[in-house]
Amino acid sequence: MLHIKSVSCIKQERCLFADLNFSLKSGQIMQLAGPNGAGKTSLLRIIAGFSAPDEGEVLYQERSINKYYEEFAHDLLFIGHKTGVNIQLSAVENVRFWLRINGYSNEPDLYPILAKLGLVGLEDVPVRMLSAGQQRRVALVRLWLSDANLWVLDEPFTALDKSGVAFLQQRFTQHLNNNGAILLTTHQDLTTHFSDLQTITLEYRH
Ligand SMILES: Nc1ncnc2c1ncn2[C@@H]1O[C@H](COP(=O)(O)OP(=O)(O)OP(=O)(O)O)[C@@H](O)[C@H]1O
Repeated sequence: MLHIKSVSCIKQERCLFADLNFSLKSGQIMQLAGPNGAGKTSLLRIIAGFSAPDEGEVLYQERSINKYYEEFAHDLLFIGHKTGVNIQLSAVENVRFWLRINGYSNEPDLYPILAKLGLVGLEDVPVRMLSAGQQRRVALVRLWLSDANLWVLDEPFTALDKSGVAFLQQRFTQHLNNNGAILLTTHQDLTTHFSDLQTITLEYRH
């Protein structure tokens, strides 16, 4: 599904990684590990097509993501370390906005979905009035709505409590069973056993 071919990245004259090669198949989950500043977010941003590698290329379904970005973007769900949630809007307004800009014309009933994520009674208050973990849950609602096959998630467990972490991993299992693929960074170990988990560790290079 996804091929990282000889990818290198230099930031502020420091080579974060060079000649990186790996691939991710349908139904697979991959954890990107490494210390702060190793380059995990930089790599995810390259894979999502938000920045260009200094060398190498990213292929999705055997095609360069740069040449076929529109198709690739349609099949990608990226949730960054910053949640991307507008804190002035409510949870429902945020989700509606996200659905609209991503071209989803049918709006499902959002209240049961938000309820699943523990946001009952908080659906219509501005997100700035929610806790950090609740704000993260609003961002993660996209994982229940998107039909993208490839999920790229930067620190998705940040601020979540134990039940939130477990619930999110249940969702990962469903996605993998539906032949989706997941690439994520996390500083904590996954608590669910994924039979096909791969780990790539980026070392801090000086
Ligand atoms: N836009 C940028 N401009 C210049 N340097 C950057 C930029 N983004 C990141 N860097 C540098 O690249 C290095 C790697 O940052 P990155 O965010 O990819 O690391 P990370 O492994 O995700 O770290 P963390 O675990 O702390 O999230 C850091 O030294 C950072 O200062």
